[in-house]
Amino acid sequence: MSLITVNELSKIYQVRNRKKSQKHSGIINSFKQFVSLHGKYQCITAVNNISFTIDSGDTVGFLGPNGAGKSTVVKMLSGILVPTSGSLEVNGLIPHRDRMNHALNIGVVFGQKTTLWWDLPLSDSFDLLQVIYEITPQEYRTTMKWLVDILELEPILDRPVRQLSLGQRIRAEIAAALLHRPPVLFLDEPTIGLDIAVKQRIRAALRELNQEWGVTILLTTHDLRDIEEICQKLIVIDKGQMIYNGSLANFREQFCENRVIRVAFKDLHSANKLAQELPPEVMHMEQNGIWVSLYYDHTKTSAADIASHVMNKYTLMDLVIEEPSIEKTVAELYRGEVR
Ligand SMILES: Nc1ncnc2c1ncn2[C@@H]1O[C@H](COP(=O)(O)OP(=O)(O)OP(=O)(O)O)[C@@H](O)[C@H]1O
Repeated sequence: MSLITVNELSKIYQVRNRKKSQKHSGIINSFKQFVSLHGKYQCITAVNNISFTIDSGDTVGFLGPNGAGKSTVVKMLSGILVPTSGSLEVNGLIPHRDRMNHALNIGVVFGQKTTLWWDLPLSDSFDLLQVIYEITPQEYRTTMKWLVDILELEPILDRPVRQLSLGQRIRAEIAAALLHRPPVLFLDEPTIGLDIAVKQRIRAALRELNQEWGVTILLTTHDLRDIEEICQKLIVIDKGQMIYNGSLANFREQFCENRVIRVAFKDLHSANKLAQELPPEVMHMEQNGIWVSLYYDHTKTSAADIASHVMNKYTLMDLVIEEPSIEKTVAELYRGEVR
């Protein structure tokens, strides 16, 4: 059975139209606008009739260009926003109707906001959350030990949150979101602004949390490496509408036709020679010294065929078959070039 069910969900924001007055400014202008524009609204359809399900233990990447409606969906799933129409259920609860119980079901991490107490040492923030969520002392000790271990929090437990670096704070936020052991974790751009080493630590921790603890993860991000390294499933929305919902493997298979084999030759002469007599199935190549990258369409030939073609003619130092990156295809999808 699905842990999350979203059915024909829509969200329309109503915003006041604001006209610029040439004659007035400041408080007078604001007052005039308040009086004259009362009742004049513009409707923004942020989410338009989307449906999907997420099973327990899934890791789902939630993608879309800026303004696509991702945060709006996450806020509805978190119970912060009420849908305009359609229905949604998380672990048997309707988020906005049963906010208290729903809060026990979910952990939420917004990369750009903090839920921790700024001036308190981190361990005091966790102690407060223990009281708020009514976690028993034994459960709290076990969970804390586990989270401190996975997220490497030991050296920062005594530090006030305001003194933490962004990477340390995000690791602390993830721990805070999971302290009450919810089955679902929503993460909205958790790696924004982080350096590559910190990103990798956070990705490894999230993988471990999913595999060891079975936490279901819904992750929105603009960093496609997050998706490639954490998620098995992918949902892509654009202008509030669903444009892809399926496995990451299927996404690669269906849309990422170009694959690449990288070969290293013994000498530059051989590398240059290959450049002049490419196997016919190779669409294009890039050369960097003795390393040559051969791009091919996997629907027309296989890695084995290209590799044997090259190895029959040359002595190779190394050969690497790479997973296709989804970055190029996702950009094409955003531009409407593939559907
Ligand atoms: N509180 C709000 N009031 C009015 N319009 C809003 C509000 N929040 C979001 N919107 C609009 O709804 C649309 C979807 O915004 P949303 O923040 O959900 O997109 P997003 O996919 O999360 O974008 P990003 O990747 O840039 O964070 C946008 O057009 C945005 O301007």
